[in-house]
Parts: sequence; C-alpha cells; structure tokens
Amino acid sequence: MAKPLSLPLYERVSCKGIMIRRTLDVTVFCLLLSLLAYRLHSLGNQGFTWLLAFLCESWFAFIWLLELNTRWNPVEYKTYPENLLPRLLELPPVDMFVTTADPVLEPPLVTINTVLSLLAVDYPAEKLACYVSDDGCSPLTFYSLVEASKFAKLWVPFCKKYSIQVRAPFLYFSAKSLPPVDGLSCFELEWKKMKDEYEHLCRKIEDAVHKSMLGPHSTEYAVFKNVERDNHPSIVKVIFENKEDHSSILPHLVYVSREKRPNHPHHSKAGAMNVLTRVSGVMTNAPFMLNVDCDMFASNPKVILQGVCLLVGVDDEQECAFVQCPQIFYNALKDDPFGNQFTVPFAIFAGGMAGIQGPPYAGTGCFHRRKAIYGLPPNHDFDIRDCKILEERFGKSTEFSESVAEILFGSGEKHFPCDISSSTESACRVANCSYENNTYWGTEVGLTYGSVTEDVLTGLRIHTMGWKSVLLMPSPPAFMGCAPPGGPVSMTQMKRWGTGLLEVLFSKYSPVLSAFSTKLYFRQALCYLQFVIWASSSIPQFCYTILSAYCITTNSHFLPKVQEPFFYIPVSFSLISNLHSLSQYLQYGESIQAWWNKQRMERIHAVSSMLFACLGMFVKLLGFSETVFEITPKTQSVSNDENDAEKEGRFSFDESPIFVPIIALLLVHLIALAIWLLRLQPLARGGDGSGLGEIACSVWVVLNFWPLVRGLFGKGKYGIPMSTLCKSATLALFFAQLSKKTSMY
Ligand SMILES: O=c1ccn([C@@H]2O[C@H](COP(=O)(O)OP(=O)(O)O[C@H]3O[C@H](CO)[C@@H](O)[C@H](O)[C@H]3O)[C@@H](O)[C@H]2O)c(=O)[nH]1
Ligand SMILES: [Mn+2]
Repeated sequence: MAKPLSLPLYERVSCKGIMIRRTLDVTVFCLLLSLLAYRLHSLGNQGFTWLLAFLCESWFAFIWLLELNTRWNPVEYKTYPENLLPRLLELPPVDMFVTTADPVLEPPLVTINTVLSLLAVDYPAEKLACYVSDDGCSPLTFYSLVEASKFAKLWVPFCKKYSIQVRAPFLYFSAKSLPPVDGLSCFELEWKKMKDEYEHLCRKIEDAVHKSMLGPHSTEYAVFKNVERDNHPSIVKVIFENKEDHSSILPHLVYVSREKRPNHPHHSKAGAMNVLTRVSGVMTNAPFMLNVDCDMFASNPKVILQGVCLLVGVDDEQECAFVQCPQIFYNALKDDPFGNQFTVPFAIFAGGMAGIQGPPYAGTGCFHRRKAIYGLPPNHDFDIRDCKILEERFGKSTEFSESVAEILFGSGEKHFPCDISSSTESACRVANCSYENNTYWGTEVGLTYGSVTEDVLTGLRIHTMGWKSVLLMPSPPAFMGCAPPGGPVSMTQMKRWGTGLLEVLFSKYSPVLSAFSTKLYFRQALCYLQFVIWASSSIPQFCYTILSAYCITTNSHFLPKVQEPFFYIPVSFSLISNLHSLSQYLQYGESIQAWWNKQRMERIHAVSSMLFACLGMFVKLLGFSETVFEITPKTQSVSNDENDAEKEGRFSFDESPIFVPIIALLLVHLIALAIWLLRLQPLARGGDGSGLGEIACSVWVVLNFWPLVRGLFGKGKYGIPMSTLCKSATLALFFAQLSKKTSMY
C-alpha cells in the first residue's frame, strides 16, 4: 500500500547551526573531564567532601555524555500535504482515539472540544472514526458527547466552509478571538449563530453537571443505571454512524467504557488504549490510529494529512511505526514560570532521537501503524494466519482475529464492516476485562503494561523490534493541550513521570539490556537511558546542592580557591554550560526569562518530585507498594479571570511531604549564608576555609529556589504550611548539628 508516490510527501532535513552546538557540547564535556582529573589528582589530600564532589561530578559527566549522544545529529521533518490532494481517493482510513478517565478532573467540556476538533479536521469524513474511551464510566460524558455530535453537524460544515483554523469551539469563541466586524455578511451571521449554538451546548452540559439527572433519554442511559465506576460491564455505544455516502459530513463517533471489576487490574491508560485498539479493530480497523489525551485538541486542521504524509510516504514501512507530535499548551503562562511546558527540551531531545531511530512515543499526539502496535517486527515473513495461533496471541474473538489477519496479511486497505452498529456486541466482548487473560496483550501486543509512563515503555518496545519513528512538528502546532497548574499538581505529575521512567529502567525492555539483545540501535539505547534515569540524577543533585552549605557551615571547601588556576575550570564550566543552554532557548525563540525559569524548575524538581520518584521506585522494588496513575486535573480557562498570582508564576503549596526535603535544603543554605554573614564560621583547619566558590554556589541555590523563598512569606495556598516548615526545619537543624559533629574530626 505504501507505494512511493510521484511527488514527495515529506523531507528529512538536518537542523541548522549544529557545528556550533556540537563544539560547545564537547567543550563543556572536556571541562567536566578536566575538573574530574583535578579532583582525582588531589583526592588524597582532601576529605570526604572532595570524594563526594568527585562522585557527583562523575555522574554529571556521564549524563552529559549521554546528552551529547542524543544531541549529535538532530533532524526535522517537513511534510507536503498538498501533494496528497491528487490522491484523495487513496487516502487511508484513520481511527482516532481520545481517552478520558474522570468527569471531575477532566470536565466533559474539555473532552468534547477535543472530539469536535477531531471531527472537523480536513480529511474525508468517511475515512475517519473517533473512539472515546471513558474510564470514569460517566453518563455525563456520554450525554455531552451525544449533544456534541448534534452540534458537530453545524460546526463541522461551518469550519470547512470558512476554513476555520482553530476547530476547538471553546478557543475559537474565547475572549481572545474577536467577533466579526459589522455582523452583516453571511459569515458574520453564521458566526453569531454558531456561537449561540455553542453556548447553548455548554449550558446544557453545565445544567446536566448540576442536576446529575439526565432528562428524558432514559432508554439511552439505562446502561449507566447503578453502575459503579470501578465495577460495571462494558458499554459500547455508536453515537453517530457515517453511512459511507460521501454526503455525510461527520466521521463515526463511538463511546467506549471498558468493563471494570474490583481486583481486576485495569492498567490505567495503557489498558484503555488496548481496549480502544480492539474495539476499533472490530468496527473500522483502520491501518493507522491517532491517539490524544482528552485535553489535546487538533489545532491544525491538516494534521491528519500531515501524519498520513509520513505514514504512507516512507519507502519502507519499517521507517515509520509511529509519528509523534509535541505536546504544546494553549493556556501556557508567559515565560513558563513553572517549567512544565517542555517546548525546548522536547524539541532538543525528540529532535535528537529523530536523527537516530526516531522520537519516543509520548502518549498523546501520536499516529500509530496498527501493525506495529500488534507486536510484529517490520516486514515480518512468518505466517500466523492459523486461527488458533492468532487467538492465543490476540484473544478469543473471531471478529477481532479476522481484523488482525486483515492488518497483518491483507492489503490493509479494506474498510470493514460497513455497518459499525452491527458490531457493537463483538466490540463489547473485546472490551471485557477478562478478554486479555492468557493472551499477549500488554506484553508483546498493544501498549505495554508495567509502567505509569506506558508511552515510553511501548515506544521503546516498538524500537527494540527494529521499527523507526518520525517526529512531526508542523506550524501551526498539530495539537494543543492544557498545562497543569504550578505547585502540587505539577509536582505530582513530575513524580509520576520520574517513577514511570524508572519502571522502564527496571523492566524487561530496559535500554541497558535491549542495547545488546535486540534491534534497538546502540545510540538510541543511550538516549532512552538518559531519559529513564532522569529521576536518579536527583540523588547526586541533592548531594551536590548540599555541599556548599556544608562547607560554609564547617568552614571547609569543595571547590578550588580563587588564587588557584584550577578555579577557572568550574567557573568556565558553569559559564559556558549556562550560556550554551540559554543560546538554545533564544534560538527557539524563547526569552531569557523562560530559560531561567526552566533551569530553575529543573533544579527544584530534581530535589523534590524526582527524589520522591526514586523513593517510590525503591519501595516498589522492595515489593511494598504499586505505583498509581494519578490523573492531572484539566481546566479550560483561556480568559483573563485566572488567578493573577498564579499567572505571575507564584508557586502554591500543600502539606504534601514532597515539599519537605527541598524546603529543608533551602533552610540549610539560608542558615549557612547567615553563618557566613555573621562571621560565625568555626576556624578552618589548616587555614583552608570556604571561599568565594562555596558562597557563590549557595547564593545560586537560593536564587534558584526563589519561588520557595517567597513561599516562606506567602499566605494561604501561596505560603508553605506550618507543618511542612516544622518538618523541614527539624531536618535542617539536624543537618547543622551533623555538620558540626563531622567537622570536629
Ligand atoms: O486510568 C486512566 C488514567 C488516565 N487515562 C487518560 O490518560 C491521559 C493522560 O493522563 P494525564 O493525567 O493527563 O497525564 P499527563 O501526565 O498529562 O500525561 C502525559 O503522560 C502520560 C504518561 O506518560 C501519558 O500517558 C500521556 O499521554 C501524557 O500526556 C488522559 O487522557 C486520561 O484520561 C485513562 O484513560 N485511564
Ligand atoms: Mn495531560
């Protein structure tokens, strides 16, 4: 099917300015090496702090080497969707998946906007199907989708007629988008009507939220009667069916709530995605699947065409198991005060991997080749058409096995069956929780279980089979999602990512093992290694951060003295590495403030959420507890009524233990600086006390932790709770006491 077309559909280009970046990268690495050499040389004459500094710096050098590998030859992809247009009739079908899990944390209005934006993309409607997985089993979500599909009948033609750019109505009609000028032309009249319709839809949904009773549609909603969120049978409902006549303007829309039973693991999002894969398999069985989180609407109407350019444009299917787009945020605060937008880090990291074996799977904004998700290596030549073998791997459903055979051995183009409502029953069956028992689902088939970052684990597994992946970063952005607020929510999300990535490190597909035993490219394995050990850097970071405070308190030193020539090694290292990362931010069009915020937040997360991620993993390894997927709350505020303090980037706090170590660390530094200012330092041994280097480090730490300093004086949720402060202060005093004790030896 993927015959090369006459006109190119995409181009792979190397990034510009790479020589300068490489030179800087290597320079920084050499500086780190010389620092290590210097430490090693004088290790004998120095104490414990010197050894600790040496160990931490060795770790940093190792991480830098991994980063160097990732950043060596980044590439970009350019797509030419206009070259697809002459082939409109040959466009492949695409199944679109939206996952939602909680009608409170993820309000139905958010979900339906995502769905509406997908229904309205520029792609033949009869080739698309949208499946919504609802892990909350909420009649409210279902009701909202039913109402949204009615609105879609007006919205989709409106978008297409006037080539609307933003097809998520909430954003299109937000305060930022101005109404048309005089209200007379055809467009303006329709615009007003559409806005009224959308407001009407919102009101209906809000009313339903408050009433919790869903009106007269009793038969439709009977299945939701008496269901418990975690104990209910499968529900599959076709909300809209495209009858395949070309006049039909809407794609299929299907609601899926998989069966849940207590004591039956549901594997969070990975489980939901696997159910969607099967349900869509028996219903539409498109060769490609797009998956987005419920808050991530399509913000570029050509996005499916763009994805298809890469999926069918490659000469060999092996080149493209999946196409990953970045997660970009529409409600992003200016200069990213909470450092959770990841625009530049994603571009650098994923762009770097794109130059090797392809970007990792990031869970949302991703087009999958169904064949790759089914767990076979590219261009496989073994024949498992035997029904028995298929059922052993993929589960006992004749309909699903047939659909798998079609994907693996058929032309992959057959669109079946025509009437999707008739397959609701088989769809319910493959959505049951016992369906996966004794099959390969979650291990070799579908998304892989065993990590709360199921996306990274799955992408890694696909790469280990020899597939490659592709990065798609069109402008305007392909998809846009909602950024979590700063403070506790952001901390929890980071902790989840940190733990999930460590779970990948300790999984069967660990990049350490896969590098030698699978088709994972060696350099790709190093990239994955850099990624999955993200949280473990928290330990050396914590130790290194505390060193300067320790040295000031005890009047010792861990950095060369100003008069020594070696002093210039750490100085030039910090200067060059910071300027280097700053220049990258500027190159991507970000501000100096954005760079500062990001690097500061990295330090903050390293000694809070990531530290807890390590702890969580440790506890899991000991077998005491399992990791859980804590859902990030989503809101839809685009207007100006947001809290001003939050906007300005003020951190909020709660009593979570996640804040204890970092605040203790801050207090330790403040105490150390106070000791120095008040000249309370003890006498230095051999006249070799702390110096400019240590003071500069402590000041740097305090500057980086500035949001927490503000928290010390903040009120309400912007202030650090007393209990946290007490715990941190106890730790800080304990540390001061310990320093005093050790310095006496
Ligand atoms: O039991 C669950 C839990 C979550 N979800 C869905 O998973 C998505 C992601 O959850 P969210 O709370 O938004 O997590 P994030 O940290 O924002 O998600 C990022 O990180 C996750 C783990 O790496 C990926 O799965 C996501 O795609 C990626 O956007 C949402 O659509 C949820 O509805 C489910 O369907 N079922
Ligand atoms: Mn999210």
